[in-house]
Amino acid sequence: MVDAVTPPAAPGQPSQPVPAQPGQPVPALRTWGLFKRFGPKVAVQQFELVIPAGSYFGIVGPNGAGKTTTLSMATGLLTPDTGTAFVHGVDVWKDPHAAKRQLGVLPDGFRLFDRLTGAELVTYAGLLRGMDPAVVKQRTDDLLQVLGLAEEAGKLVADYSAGMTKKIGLATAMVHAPSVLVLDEPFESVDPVSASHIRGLLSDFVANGGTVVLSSHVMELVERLCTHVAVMNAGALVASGTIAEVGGGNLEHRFAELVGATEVTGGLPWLRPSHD
Ligand SMILES: Nc1ncnc2c1ncn2[C@@H]1O[C@H](COP(=O)(O)OP(=O)(O)OP(=O)(O)O)[C@@H](O)[C@H]1O
Repeated sequence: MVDAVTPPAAPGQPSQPVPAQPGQPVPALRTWGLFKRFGPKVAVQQFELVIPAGSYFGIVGPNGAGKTTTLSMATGLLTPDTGTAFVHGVDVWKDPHAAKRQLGVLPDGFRLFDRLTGAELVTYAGLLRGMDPAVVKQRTDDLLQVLGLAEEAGKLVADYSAGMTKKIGLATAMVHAPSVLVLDEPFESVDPVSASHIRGLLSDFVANGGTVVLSSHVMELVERLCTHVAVMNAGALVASGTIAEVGGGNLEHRFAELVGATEVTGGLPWLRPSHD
């Protein structure tokens, strides 16, 4: 079920990318031989994935599986040791400007310019993309409204809550209307009403030809929203395909099987309330 887009290669050695076949659709995002080591720790190894255009693609994996490292390398935020990624056929590392024009990215734990207000930050993101100031103003207003941040537009991002920070990050990723949105845990810390609005925005985006790639720990959400899913474990891709192909009707159960989760049965004998 793993997408075999390249021949296998030794760890750390990139295989050769297979040229696009004539008549085959160009994927929205394709990673090729991504490999990253932090000191002795191999965080991502030989990561090969094809994300079809127009898909709603979930990436799941246990803590430390390498999701953030992979998405960072695939979007031009973290230099891979080897390998690269292509956005609609454009090499992210060889032609970053062209690739990034098509990308909207919500990184995990990335520092925003938090001495700006929410409205200023989204405006700044739009102007940085060379957009018309009047269009930026209109889109900033729209995004702040739909994300429930209109009343907080004039507040410094440094003073935002975790959920508000996530939402303003989303707004900066969307303001230039990219064709591929790559979102690292977009629903984390977000309240249910805002989450519902974000789901609406993303579904509408995909229905109109956009591609969403998101990482999440919530299997039920991935199963409900996404068309495709990839499962990572210990830096490697262990399965990828449609939700039905990978999940077989119960993604959470399948996930536990794929990552070799062991069942935890008991508690800790010392974890008891003290009564003194
Ligand atoms: N800057 C760094 N320096 C050293 N090790 C790192 C660094 N970034 C990530 N790692 C390590 O690489 C591995 C993969 O981390 P990564 O953040 O990509 O995982 P993840 O799947 O996104 O985890 P989570 O679900 O907990 O967010 C982990 O073992 C992590 O400790």
